Amino acid sequence: MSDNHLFPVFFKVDRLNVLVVGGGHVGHEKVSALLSNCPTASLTIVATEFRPELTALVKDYPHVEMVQKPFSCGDLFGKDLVIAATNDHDLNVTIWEKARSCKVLINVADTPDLCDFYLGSVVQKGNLKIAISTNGKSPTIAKRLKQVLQECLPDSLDAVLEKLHLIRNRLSGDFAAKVAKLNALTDVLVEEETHKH
Ligand SMILES: C[C@@]1(CC(=O)O)C2=NC(=C\c3[nH]c(c(CCC(=O)O)c3CC(=O)O)Cc3[nH]c(c(CC(=O)O)c3CCC(=O)O)/C=C3\N/C(=C\2)[C@@H](CCC(=O)O)[C@]3(C)CC(=O)O)/[C@H]1CCC(=O)O
Ligand SMILES: NC(=O)c1ccc[n+]([C@@H]2O[C@H](COP(=O)([O-])OP(=O)(O)OC[C@H]3O[C@@H](n4cnc5c(N)ncnc54)[C@H](O)[C@@H]3O)[C@@H](O)[C@H]2O)c1
Repeated sequence: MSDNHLFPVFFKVDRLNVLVVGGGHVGHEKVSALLSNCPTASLTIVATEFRPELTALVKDYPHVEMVQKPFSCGDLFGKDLVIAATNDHDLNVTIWEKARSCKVLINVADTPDLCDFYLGSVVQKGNLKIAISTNGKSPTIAKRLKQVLQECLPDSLDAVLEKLHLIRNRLSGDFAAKVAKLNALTDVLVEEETHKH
């Protein structure tokens, strides 16, 4: 079995500046993914043409700027993350070269080998978020697994998280004592597993 060496992190995209180049199907998919995770994401979308569903989507988001023009290097200025999603492969490679020279992290939608990061398929239950990667092997399986988990994880999980958060804030004692108490309280969640060993 080959391993997945991607290191997952959760970005605060409302305090990073994200550039998406391309406003077609894929631009729309990536922008939807960003906004469904973070409605206040700070986004700039540069494209020569925008699909109507993308224009309709972003109109309710005040932190999204749409700029209708061909990509130019200056678009990278001040950006932290870039997604190159045009239908022009050579242009996507040029954007990658420029981003690399500016040390801006980039996702090139048509070339996994040029990506510094991949987008994941995301399960959301209130505060709980699970990101899935298939190492780029099958985004369709990532999507299906998301649907399965979204269905089978109970909505009440979020209430459990909120309760544990309250308890966490009320605990006194040193770090080790707090960890021990939180582990004891949640032991029931893995009880069967614990008893097996
Ligand atoms: C998870 C998700 C997140 C998101 O995009 O939000 C995502 N792709 C999704 C869907 C999807 N993408 C594609 C199909 C059609 C079926 C197929 O081709 O397989 C479907 C399925 C559908 O739409 O039903 C086509 C496709 N995708 C990539 C290429 C290029 C290539 O592989 O060369 C091509 C071929 C283009 C072509 O042939 O022209 C590449 C990538 N897609 C990734 C993520 C990264 C790897 C994630 C991982 O590790 O699994 C990676 C590497 C880079 C990136 O894009 O970040 C999202 C799930 C949405 C959800 O959760 O509902
Ligand atoms: N990673 C993924 O999830 C994924 C999924 C499907 C397809 N793809 C790949 O993504 C690419 C884009 O596909 P699409 O369906 O969105 O294409 P599309 O034709 O729907 O959209 C292309 C977009 O690129 C813009 N564009 C073209 N030249 C430009 C320029 N010089 N400056 C700025 N914008 C420019 C167009 O205006 C348009 O908005 C394809 O190469 C496809 O193979 C990736």
